[in-house]
Amino acid sequence: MQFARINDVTIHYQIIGGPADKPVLVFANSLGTDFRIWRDVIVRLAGDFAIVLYDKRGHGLSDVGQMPYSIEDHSTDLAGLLDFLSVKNAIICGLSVGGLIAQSLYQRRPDLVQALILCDTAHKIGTAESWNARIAKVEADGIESIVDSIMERWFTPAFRRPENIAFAGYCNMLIRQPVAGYAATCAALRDADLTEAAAKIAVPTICIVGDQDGSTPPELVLSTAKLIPNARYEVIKDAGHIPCVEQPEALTEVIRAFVDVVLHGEQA
Ligand SMILES: O=C(O)CC1=CCC(=O)O1
Repeated sequence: MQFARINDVTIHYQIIGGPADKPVLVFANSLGTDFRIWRDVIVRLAGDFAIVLYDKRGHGLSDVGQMPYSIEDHSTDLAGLLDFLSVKNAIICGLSVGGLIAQSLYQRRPDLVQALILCDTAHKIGTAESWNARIAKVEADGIESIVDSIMERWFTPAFRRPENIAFAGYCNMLIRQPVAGYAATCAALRDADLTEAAAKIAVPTICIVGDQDGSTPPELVLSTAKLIPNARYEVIKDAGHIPCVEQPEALTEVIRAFVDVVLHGEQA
């Protein structure tokens, strides 16, 4: 296991493959998850890339740290981690709040970002009312009290079968996040609006969404893609909000094709 002290927070991260001569792919995960959600994607990419995974503050094995949080706090952590690792000019793949962190990282530290893979995310996610209601619920009754409604957003009915052991595992992952870190990240989501910043993105960008995403549905992700100059847009079939878990093969193909164009240009 690898840990770094970044902005007074212990951050859990992992590097797979040396950053020496390979393009660097950085993965930022979503609310209520840790970096294990990327496993089935990275096993398909490892070898061709240096891969950086990390648990954002308040999640996984990283510290909760000082509250409140903003999206800028999260992106400052990611910038600090990449500086610590001497990574520059990476391809940043962010899922949901991880996609907001990726956009914010580009806004604040464009030297760190070669391209953006924005997965099931948007320039703005949810409303103040919906985030405040969620914060109040988890602070009063724990994350268990929202697990069923969140799973309906994360996964399709086909994945949510009771006999699917992976479904049970991802329920555990959500429930085991610290309430304080979860609620603070909900507040950061509530306060984040990257609409103006999206129009200024000037690196290759792809927006990807599961066709049954219940949190950032295809129409929302498409509206973000339309804000970002020259952004591509792809839909993953038979996936909810977390295609890296539900459709890792299809998602990896889209990522690989996009990264090929970023690194080598359009094929004739
Ligand atoms: O929990 C959800 O509703 C899904 C989600 C929204 C932002 C994020 O990171 O995950």
